[in-house]
Amino acid sequence: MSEEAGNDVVVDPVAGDAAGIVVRGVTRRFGSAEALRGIDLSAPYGQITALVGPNGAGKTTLLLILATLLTPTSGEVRVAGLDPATDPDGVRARMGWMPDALGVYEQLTPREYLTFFAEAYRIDPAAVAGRVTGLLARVHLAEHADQPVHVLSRGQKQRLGLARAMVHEPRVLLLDEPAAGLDPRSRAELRDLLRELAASGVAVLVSSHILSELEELADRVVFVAEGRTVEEDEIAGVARFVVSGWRVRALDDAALTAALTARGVAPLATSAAGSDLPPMSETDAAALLAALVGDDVPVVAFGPIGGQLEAAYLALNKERR
Ligand SMILES: Nc1ncnc2c1ncn2[C@@H]1O[C@H](COP(=O)(O)OP(=O)(O)OP(=O)(O)O)[C@@H](O)[C@H]1O
Repeated sequence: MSEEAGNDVVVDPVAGDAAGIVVRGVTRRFGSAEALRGIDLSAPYGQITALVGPNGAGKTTLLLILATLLTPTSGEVRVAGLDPATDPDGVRARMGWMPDALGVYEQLTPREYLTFFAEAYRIDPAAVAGRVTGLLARVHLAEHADQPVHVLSRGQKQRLGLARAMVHEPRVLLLDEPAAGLDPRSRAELRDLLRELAASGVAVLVSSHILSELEELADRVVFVAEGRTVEEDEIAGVARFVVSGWRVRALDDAALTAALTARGVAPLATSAAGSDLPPMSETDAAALLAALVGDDVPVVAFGPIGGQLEAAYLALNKERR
């Protein structure tokens, strides 16, 4: 992508070669502590990129840098084509930030709260009321629009935080643990909303510890540990990390056991969730599933234990020990 220091670099999301976020070799020290030691990542427009790593890996530090709230010690950062260190106002106009805790003015209502932020972003006054009403509906808070924020549940506050991050229609959206505190239905709604935003061309970067959810949500994943990028991949690419085995469940346990025994596959454990089989390649797993179905075993579920993203996470952490 072309970069001209201090200028509003025009990047064309439709061209597909420009990323909403580009981070190269970023470090950040706090005194003698090195929170970031060399982070590389890119988050393309139109896609959801997951930022995954253990506690203390540096995710929040990185998000704060992208959100213009911290400067890196060294390295290169571009958000919507701009450098957050030299053009924080330009970045803020194009970037929405949802921190892990909603700092709210508790006495305001959601409508007042969003109106306040819309005005702070200098949205055309004639458009503010309509924009706010539309956002409240989009995050399913219309019926709570005029109650004080302090009576909202944690999940409702999360959704208000997301609406705040979207109030100026940013092209880049940063979310730190957005699903924390959300019930399953709210998580599914959040997922749909983020997919819609990505489909409209927004570059979404989301950090979360809920790997099963990221697996369904994200297109790409960046693993970080100890302040460094350890892996950057398409979600489909993490399948190669499957290490913790496969779980199969059938309506007829006896038929499943007989078919597995006949094929020399011994379950490691069996529970109500299914039979846990040893690690095997995706090709071997596909062949085993086809064989079980061919044996008329009524299989209702077959997949990697804990999900592929979790397996990749555990494998990458094991490699580091
Ligand atoms: N202001 C600070 N002063 C000193 N050290 C800091 C500061 N902020 C972060 N750190 C250190 O930097 C490292 C990375 O912290 P960070 O909060 O970015 O990790 P994280 O990946 O977000 O962790 P978690 O998953 O637990 O939220 C940690 O070792 C942390 O102690």
